[in-house]
Amino acid sequence: MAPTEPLIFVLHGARGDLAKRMVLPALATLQRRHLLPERWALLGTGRSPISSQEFDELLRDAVEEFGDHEASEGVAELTEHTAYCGDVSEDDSADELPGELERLRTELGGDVTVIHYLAVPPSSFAPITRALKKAGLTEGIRIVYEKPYGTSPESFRELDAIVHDAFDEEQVFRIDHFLGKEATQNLHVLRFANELFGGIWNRKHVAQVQIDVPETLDVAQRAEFYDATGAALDMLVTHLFQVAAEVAMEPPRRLDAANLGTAREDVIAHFRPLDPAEDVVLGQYDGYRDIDGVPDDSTTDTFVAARLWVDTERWKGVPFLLRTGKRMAASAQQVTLVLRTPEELFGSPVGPNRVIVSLAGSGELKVTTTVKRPGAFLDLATGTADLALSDVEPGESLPPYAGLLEDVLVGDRTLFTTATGLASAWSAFAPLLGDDRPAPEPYAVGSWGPESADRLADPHGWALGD
Ligand SMILES: NC(=O)C1=CN([C@@H]2O[C@H](COP(=O)(O)OP(=O)(O)OC[C@H]3O[C@@H](n4cnc5c(N)ncnc54)[C@H](OP(=O)(O)O)[C@@H]3O)[C@@H](O)[C@H]2O)C=CC1
Ligand SMILES: O=C1O[C@H](COP(=O)(O)O)[C@@H](O)[C@H](O)[C@H]1O
Repeated sequence: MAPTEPLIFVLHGARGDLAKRMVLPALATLQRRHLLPERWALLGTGRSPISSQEFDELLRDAVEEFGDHEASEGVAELTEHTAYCGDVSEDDSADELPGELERLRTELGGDVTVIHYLAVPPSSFAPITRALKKAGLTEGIRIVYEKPYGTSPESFRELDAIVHDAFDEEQVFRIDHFLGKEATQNLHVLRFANELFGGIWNRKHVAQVQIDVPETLDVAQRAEFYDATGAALDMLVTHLFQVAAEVAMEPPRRLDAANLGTAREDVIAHFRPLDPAEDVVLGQYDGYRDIDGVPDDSTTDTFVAARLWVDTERWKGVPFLLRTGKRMAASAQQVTLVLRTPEELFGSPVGPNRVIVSLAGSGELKVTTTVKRPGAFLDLATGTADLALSDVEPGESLPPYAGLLEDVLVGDRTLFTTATGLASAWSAFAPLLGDDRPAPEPYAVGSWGPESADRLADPHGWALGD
C-alpha cells in the first residue's frame, strides 16, 4: 500500500552514478507500481545548479539506460514531480534548500514526510548532515546514508556522533543494498524453513563459505569517488561483510527487524580482525592508472580477496572467502557453501557438493551434488539442480533499491545496518588500513585477479572461475 501522506524525496548527488543506475530507476519502478503517495515531489541536489528540464532529461536517460520495463513505464509520471537545486556543500551550508523545501511543502499541502537520500561520496555525509542541522531541517525527517558509512573506525565514530547529534536513531536508515536483494533475504528462509539446509549450516558439514562478487564493470565514470575509496572499502567492509553476517548469524529469536538486526550485530562482533599478511590479497587491474582523474602512481585497490574467520562455535575453523574486483573475467554475485565430502566413493573421487545462492538479479538457488553417472557402470558425476527465484509463483520481485526505498517510505528498518554492527565491522577491517596493508598486485583485465589470491581458497579452489 502506498503511504497516503504527501512526500518530498530529496536526492543529494542526483547526477551521480548511484543516482542514475539505482535510485532514479527504483523511484520510477515504485511510481509504476503505485507505491508512492499520490502527492509527492523529487528534489535533486548537487554542488552546482542545473535546470529542472536538464534534471528531467537526466532522469529519463538514466531510466532508459538502467531501468527495467516497469521503470520505463513509470518515468513519464515521475518527471511530473521533479525539481532541482544546486546546493548543500562542504561548507556546512544549505542556502537554497530550506526555501525549496518550504515551496514544495506549500505546494503539496498536508502533513508532508521528508526523506533525504545521501547518494554522495562518504566524505560528504558529515558536511551534509551538519548543513541540515544548521538549517533546522532535521526535525521529523528520515535520512538515508549510503555505504561506506565512514572510511575507518575513527571516521565511523566521528560520523556516527555527528549523525546522532542531528537525529534520533529511528530517523536514520544506513543502506546496504545487498541486504535488500531477494536472494539475500532467501538465505534466512532457506535455512530456517528447510532442515535440508538448516541442518547442514555449520562447521560439521561446511568446509568453506565463499562470497564472490566479481565484476566486469569499469570505474571510469566515477573515478573521483572510486580512487578515493577502492574495492576493500567499497565492497568488502560493506556488502561482503554484511552478506557474511547473513550467512553466519545464529538463528534470531524471531524474523523481525529488531531480532534480525541483533543477530547480525552479534555475529559481526565475532569476526576476527583480518590478518593482512596471511589472509588478504589486493589487486589493481592493468590500465587503471590511465583513467582520467586517476593519479599515475595510484595504489588504490580494484580487487580484494580476503579469508575471514568467524569465531563462533558454529563456524570455528571454517574460512569465509570473500572476493570482489572490477574488470574481472565475469560478473556474478554468488554465495557458495562448499560441503564436506568423503574423499572417495566406489573408488572414485567425490564432489564438489555445494549449496549455491546467486544474489544477482532476482536470485537463484542451486544445489550441486555428486550423482551416479547415467549408464551401465557405477561411476560418479556431478549434477546441479537449479531454482530461479523469479519462477516462484505468485510473486513479483522488486529490485533491491526499490524494495529498500519502499521500506524507508513505510519506516521499516529490518534490512538496514546498525551502528553497533558497523562498529564491529570496522574493528575487523581495521588492520587493512594500517601499515600492514599489502601492496596491490597487478592483474590483467578479463582475468580472475592476481594469481596469489587462489591460495586463499585452497584446497577446494574458488567455485567461480574453476
Ligand atoms: N555507483 C554505485 O554502483 C553504487 C554507489 N554506492 C554509494 O553511493 C555513493 C555515491 O557513489 P557514486 O554515485 O558512485 O559516486 P559519484 O561520484 O558518481 O556521484 C556522487 C555525486 O555526489 C555529488 N558530490 C560529490 N562530491 C560532493 C560533495 N562534496 N558534496 C555534495 N555532493 C557531492 C556529485 O554531484 P555534483 O557533481 O552534481 O555535485 C556526484 O555526482 C557512495 O557512497 C557509494 O559508495 C552504493 C551502491 C552502488
Ligand atoms: O555498492 C556498490 O555496488 C555495486 C554492485 O552492486 P549491484 O548489485 O548493482 O551489482 C558496485 O558495482 C559498486 O562499485 C559499489 O559501490
